[in-house]
Amino acid sequence: MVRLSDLTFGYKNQPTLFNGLDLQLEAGHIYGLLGKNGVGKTTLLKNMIGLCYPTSGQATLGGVDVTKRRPDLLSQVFFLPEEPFIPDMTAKTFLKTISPFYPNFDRLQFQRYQDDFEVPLERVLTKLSLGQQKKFMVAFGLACRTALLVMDEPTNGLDIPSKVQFRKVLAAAVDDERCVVLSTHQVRDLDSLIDSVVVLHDGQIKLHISLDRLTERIRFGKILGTSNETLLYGEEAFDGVHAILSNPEGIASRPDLELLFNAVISNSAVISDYLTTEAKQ
Ligand SMILES: Nc1ncnc2c1ncn2[C@@H]1O[C@H](COP(=O)(O)OP(=O)(O)OP(=O)(O)O)[C@@H](O)[C@H]1O
Repeated sequence: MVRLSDLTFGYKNQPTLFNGLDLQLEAGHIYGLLGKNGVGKTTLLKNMIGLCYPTSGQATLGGVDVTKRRPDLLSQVFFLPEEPFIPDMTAKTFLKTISPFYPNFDRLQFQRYQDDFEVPLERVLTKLSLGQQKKFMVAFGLACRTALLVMDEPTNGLDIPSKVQFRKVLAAAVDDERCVVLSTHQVRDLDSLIDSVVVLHDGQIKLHISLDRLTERIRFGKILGTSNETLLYGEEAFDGVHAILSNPEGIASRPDLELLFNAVISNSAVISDYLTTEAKQ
């Protein structure tokens, strides 16, 4: 669905952020785009949806160049920025004004999300708390039922119950027709939600893998289980070494995305090479 081909981009008078970057994302998945502060996650999302134009290379959505900004294409994309623009109008007026731009907008579903998030619809949006504004926009974005849903740091500003609620509604909203991309530097927030992880570092995609494949290839654990396992990365903690190990025996483990992220950004070659080599066998 989303394809970035040989994409190079840098802001005017700034160093190049991406250099010949390739990435392909498909419908039916929730991708977690992970990267350190300032690495370019937001900028990459903007390139994906035609809000930034690549210096060279191409970004396409369903085969169409996104920089053309065709209205029929834009009606299939919803982008929720980290700090969304909140107009000075009631939620009801917002719905009446903005939802017609999204042909698949589902009013009933929106109502259900609103009930879950408990955001009052009669009040002027700018008078709501930041968390309530965010929840309103998340509910709206989900109800638009666009083929591509892109959310930048969606859990920022949400309290703990709302984060749980967010994971619940998003998991239920995704189907085979939709591609969801979430960016975060708070890896643990999206831990149980995403099914594929994309790590952006040093202007390149250092890792792009489904969690199923990841846990087939490597095991997350505290100690070496068998002598066949190799330690790929480890971090000392108060309760022992948290480790990423080779997984020759295919033992299931819960992925620790924070550990994986640290491993990839500290020495991406070890993890990526291992995963790539294994995948080829
Ligand atoms: N409009 C702009 N003009 C010039 N430079 C920009 C602009 N927007 C972002 N940048 C710079 O581009 C780099 C990447 O910014 P970006 O917001 O994409 O990173 P990020 O990974 O999303 O960061 P964070 O996790 O802190 O939100 C930063 O150095 C930032 O200062």
